[in-house]
Amino acid sequence: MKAVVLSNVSKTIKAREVLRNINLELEKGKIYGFVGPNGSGKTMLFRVISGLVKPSSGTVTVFGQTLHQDVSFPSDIAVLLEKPGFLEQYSGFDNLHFLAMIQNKIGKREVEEAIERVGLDPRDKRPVKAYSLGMRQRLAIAQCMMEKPQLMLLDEPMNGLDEKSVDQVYEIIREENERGCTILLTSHHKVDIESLCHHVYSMNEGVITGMTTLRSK
Ligand SMILES: Nc1ncnc2c1ncn2[C@@H]1O[C@H](COP(=O)(O)OP(=O)(O)OP(=O)(O)O)[C@@H](O)[C@H]1O
Repeated sequence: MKAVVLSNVSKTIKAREVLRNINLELEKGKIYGFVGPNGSGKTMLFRVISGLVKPSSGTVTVFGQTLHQDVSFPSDIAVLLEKPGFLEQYSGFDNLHFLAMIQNKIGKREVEEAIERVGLDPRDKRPVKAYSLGMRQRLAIAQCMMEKPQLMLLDEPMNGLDEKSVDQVYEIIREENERGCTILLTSHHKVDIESLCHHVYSMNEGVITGMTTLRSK
């Protein structure tokens, strides 16, 4: 079974086709990069795969389940989109613990471990509104991996991170992939894509214009 299959997916917003006839078959356990200029449709593609946006035509299947048909949202998926939203007046731990309690899949210890893994302190009582952009981004990455999903969609995960944090996030992405997680990521930095991805898709004006294989293992 493939991780993600898109068949003839198009999305029209206000009479503009922002995704045009996308066909994709993504294997389980690989890291895929998506590159392209601003506005080429990378974020929209991730929204469609995560079930947040319904395509105007075509089908999206994640781990064998067709979205908006078999299920509303894919299961076992974590998504990092631009500008992660948190409860601003609560601490990082409280935010993630709250989300974990809703899902009821993991406990306090796993939340603490995820926060430590991204280099934040689970005992830090400061509210998220006092966090820097990089701290927010790290918290969002902790949120993505805390429930050990089978598929992660990371839109610009290195956004706002300093050099040391970028290395930490590279390491986390590689470790998550080694435990079998399929990862899709976008980045405007060639080095991120080249360091991490097995395959890279190029997008332009809502179309996939090419695919390059960087490594097979
Ligand atoms: N809610 C919306 N309403 C109207 N147009 C939208 C909406 N969301 C996205 N678009 C348009 O869809 C196109 C694709 O946008 P998208 O955010 O997917 O690009 P991107 O490749 O992620 O760009 P970037 O590199 O800047 O993140 C753009 O032309 C954008 O203006």
